[in-house]
Amino acid sequence: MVDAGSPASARTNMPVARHVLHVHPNREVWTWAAAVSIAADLRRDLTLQPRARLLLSGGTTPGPVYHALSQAPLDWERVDVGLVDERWLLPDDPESNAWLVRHELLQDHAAPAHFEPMTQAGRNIEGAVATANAHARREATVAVFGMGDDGHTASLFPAMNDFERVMKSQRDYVAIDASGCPGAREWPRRISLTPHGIARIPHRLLLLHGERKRAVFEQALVSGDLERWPVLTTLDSDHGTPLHVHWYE
Ligand SMILES: O=C(O)[C@H](O)[C@@H](O)[C@H](O)[C@H](O)COP(=O)(O)O
Repeated sequence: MVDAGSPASARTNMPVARHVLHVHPNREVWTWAAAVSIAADLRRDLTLQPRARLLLSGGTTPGPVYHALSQAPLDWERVDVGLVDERWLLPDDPESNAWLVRHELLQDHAAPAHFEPMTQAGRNIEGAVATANAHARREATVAVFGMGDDGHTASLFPAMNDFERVMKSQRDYVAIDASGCPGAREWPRRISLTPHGIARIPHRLLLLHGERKRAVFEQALVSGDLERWPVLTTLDSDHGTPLHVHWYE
């Protein structure tokens, strides 16, 4: 699918797709299609360079994909796994994104992967952000995003405090104060990739499930208003690569 307001490619004058929508008939096909696509990106990078880097989101949607990916026969010892965002919770908290990644992905074949949780006992939020930015010096291969019904992605929420500063930041990760944003639920303190950090990632997947989310995403595309729909940040890439949206009903 090529969306309307796409920039034209200089060479061909054809519109460059900013996203490709993959519609899957059911959860099983969606799960395996997304897992196979991520594994292929990692495998390609592992043939070209010593290590590959995978960034993952939390939430209720991606668990089955992470579980399927854990069964991919890759050289996982050469894969670094980081987070797109994290709630200000320790990794052993079942509500943390680190907990989800550990329990769904870092099992079976993927157990030897090197995981970089963002939070650690005794580390303050500035220290955690600095460590995340140090890890981000190495470009990620592929990242998995989710989207809330309010149009947030990662921990970029509409109407959050310091929205302008976060959106214009030239750092990959920043601390987030999403107090008053219902989408942040009971965890307003967070760490998130910025739009700058997102644009550096060549392969980006957005995992969506259900009619409601598809409608929200389409509303965001039509509106084009990044402030109202931060999920639109996943469309932008320094590499000129489209966002791959995987959806099932
Ligand atoms: O920490 C988080 O909350 C997530 O990383 C967040 O960005 C998530 O991807 C969306 O909120 C979608 O969540 P659901 O999959 O639960 O709808």
